[in-house]
Amino acid sequence: MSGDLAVDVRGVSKVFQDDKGRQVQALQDVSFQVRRSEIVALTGRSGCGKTTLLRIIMGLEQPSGGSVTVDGVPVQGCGPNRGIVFQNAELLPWRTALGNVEFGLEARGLPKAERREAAERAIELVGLGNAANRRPHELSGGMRQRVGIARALAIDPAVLLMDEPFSALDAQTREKMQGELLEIHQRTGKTIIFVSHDIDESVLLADRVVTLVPDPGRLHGVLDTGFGDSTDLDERRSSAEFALRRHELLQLVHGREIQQQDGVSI
Ligand SMILES: Nc1ncnc2c1ncn2[C@@H]1O[C@H](COP(=O)(O)OP(=O)(O)OP(=O)(O)O)[C@@H](O)[C@H]1O
Repeated sequence: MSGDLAVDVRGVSKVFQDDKGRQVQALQDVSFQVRRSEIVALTGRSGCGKTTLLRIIMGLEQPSGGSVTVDGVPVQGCGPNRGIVFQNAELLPWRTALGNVEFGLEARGLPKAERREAAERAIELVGLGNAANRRPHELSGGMRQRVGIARALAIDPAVLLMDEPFSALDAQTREKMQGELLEIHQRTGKTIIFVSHDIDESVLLADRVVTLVPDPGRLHGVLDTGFGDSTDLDERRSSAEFALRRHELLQLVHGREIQQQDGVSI
């Protein structure tokens, strides 16, 4: 995988101290790799360390042990090669959709004209060209989340990180956004790592699903979904692979072992 390697998570551990001074081992010796242009889901039961792991890859949290490299460069804090989308976009209410995307670029010291151009490109990419001048209160939940995605993409990161990006949306909007994410991926070829506790979403969208189990949070298995090039979600959902992978992922999430078709035990 080496030439092709985008993210290398190696032996990552994280110990937090809770309010009473007790140590909580959120992650223990987690290792996996992500290829360039791959979509990888991090899933598992509540408290297994999904968000902590994503925050460590982003550089928002320091690991207690181990390391993360992105394109061969060790992660030491946030950097422009990674963009992140949270569950709620947390937009500045006084700025327009376009203004919010531009805001993410201001810290990078780009000249105003370049900022505007990059923000417009990102807003078009997420299909919000017609709503660029609306303020957050004039946008639906799905549109606000699209602004959050545009804000992360505007800096043209190598890796897009997403923490439960669609879980606050109603079912229909979520489905639409899932399809749009695959379209954005096709158009940009970005490497995407997203956290989801939703088994169906993980299987539908990801090329591979990294499964964690809790107490302490550790890697249990990595499932290949194997949908190939089909990006049609309805087609994926009604395929025999989907039913099989969904079943396998449920087993993994519950800490059981499975055997994939190629005979590999995970
Ligand atoms: N800042 C913190 N201080 C202390 N403990 C923390 C902190 N952040 C996370 N933890 C603990 O680390 C463990 C992993 O938390 P994390 O939020 O990463 O799990 P998760 O899999 O994302 O959970 P969920 O699906 O419920 O969001 C949990 O036991 C949590 O209580």
